[in-house]
Amino acid sequence: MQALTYLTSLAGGGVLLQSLLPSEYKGYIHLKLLSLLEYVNPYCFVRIPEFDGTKPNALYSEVQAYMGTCTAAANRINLTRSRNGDTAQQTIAENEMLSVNFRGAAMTWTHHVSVPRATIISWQGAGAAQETRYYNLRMARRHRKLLDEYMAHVRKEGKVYERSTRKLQLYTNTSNDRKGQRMWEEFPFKHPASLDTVAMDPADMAAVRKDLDRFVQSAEVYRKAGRAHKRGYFLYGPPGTGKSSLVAAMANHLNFDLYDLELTEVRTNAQLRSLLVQVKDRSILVIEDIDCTISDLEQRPAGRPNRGGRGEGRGDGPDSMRGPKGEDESRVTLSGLLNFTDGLWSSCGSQRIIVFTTNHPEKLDQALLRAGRMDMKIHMSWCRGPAFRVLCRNYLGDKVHPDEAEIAAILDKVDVSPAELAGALMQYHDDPELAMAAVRAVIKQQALTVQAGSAVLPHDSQAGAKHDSSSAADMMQVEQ
Ligand SMILES: Nc1ncnc2c1ncn2[C@@H]1O[C@H](COP(=O)(O)OP(=O)(O)OP(=O)(O)O)[C@@H](O)[C@H]1O
Ligand SMILES: [Mg+2]
Repeated sequence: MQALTYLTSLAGGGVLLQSLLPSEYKGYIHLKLLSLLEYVNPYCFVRIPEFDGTKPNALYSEVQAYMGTCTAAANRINLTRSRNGDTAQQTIAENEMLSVNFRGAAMTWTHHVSVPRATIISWQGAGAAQETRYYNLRMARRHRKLLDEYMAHVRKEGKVYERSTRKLQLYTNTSNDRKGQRMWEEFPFKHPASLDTVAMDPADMAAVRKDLDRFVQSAEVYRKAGRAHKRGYFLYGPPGTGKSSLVAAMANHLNFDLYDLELTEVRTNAQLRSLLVQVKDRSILVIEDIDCTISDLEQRPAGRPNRGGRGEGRGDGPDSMRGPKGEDESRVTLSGLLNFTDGLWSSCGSQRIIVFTTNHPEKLDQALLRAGRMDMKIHMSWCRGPAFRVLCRNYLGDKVHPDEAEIAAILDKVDVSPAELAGALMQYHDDPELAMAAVRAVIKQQALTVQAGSAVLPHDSQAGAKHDSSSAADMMQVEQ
């Protein structure tokens, strides 16, 4: 060991050596000493720095998460909890060492944090900008062949640990950075919706569930087929039918973060691009009310954030922002958006889901919906019998109320949104009798409204009416 220390000091270039030798020999001797040192050293070392140049090193975060699974072997650990997290995350403390066994090989990790001696005063705080962090893995040279397999194991275990302790985030593009560019702002995502609580046709829900599960399990299939690992969902239907609730339920089901893109807040295709490249893997990007958004973008003068003027305004000038294909880059365009949904950019990252929602699918540019762009189109419709059962279960519990079957039959004839029924059930969730009466009142009100509307409409416009709402209104026995 002493010999090793001696050689190390020599390899580092002792002062004596430095001063005596001509410079052309110094490098040569240094290399020779290093190779001698390597020869006697039984270990190899792998360094995983926090930054790769100026970019964060994703492997560093994965190792950090993996450390949480082996802290039992450490004497000093760090405990952290995110703002909305219920569980604390563990990792080894700075400059702590731990050793784990992998296939009979000892893997020794050290978390190095070095602060420079000369403390630099910066606006971020003393020395903050200069701190270097890295993980160091030491393993016996003879086990070197296990490295790839071990690192794959580290990444996998790290991801599992991170998912088990981390809570979901909701990102929205409403904040600006210092240059006035739109950035994602992060919020804790705590929506309680699940695929079991969203009321919709059971067959449709089963198809959505199967599609989502198959998507996350098919990374290898996508890779072999040469396809980007992404999926597009198009949710359409009247207001209050559960489109946003379904998006939240999808995020919860997959444990994916949600990016709520407010397109009208984005000024240019270039800004859109910079926002979208920041979207992390295993996430859902949702653009709500896509029909309104696109018509807003089309009517917007170049470079303006939106018609209401919520954003900062000034464009960057059509000439400076003209895209490579002569496309007007000074504004966000549908083709700019589609470039991300199925162009080259879409292949950046994996396990990405994009969701568009709309109340008016008929108003949309068909380019958005063409085959292959949106993989699954889901119609969120008025609340029918089976969906009503889900709502009753959500608010009143598993016990089936005697009136449910009759109300379910009526709902097959009257178009009422799940949101309206959910409102009534919520109000009387502790009294099923009152809840059923409130539901009947909502349905009757809806039937009467439709009936009144039909009376003032000419015959032609009634031709498309799907249900006979007047008779439905008569069927309702409402206790006022
Ligand atoms: N299918 C549903 N299942 C369960 N709850 C629902 C459903 N639809 C609506 N709700 C209830 O109504 C509220 C509003 O629904 P949601 O925002 O999901 O509707 P939406 O279709 O997105 O409406 P909009 O088109 O106006 O955006 C939800 O918070 C939820 O309580
Ligand atoms: Mg919505």
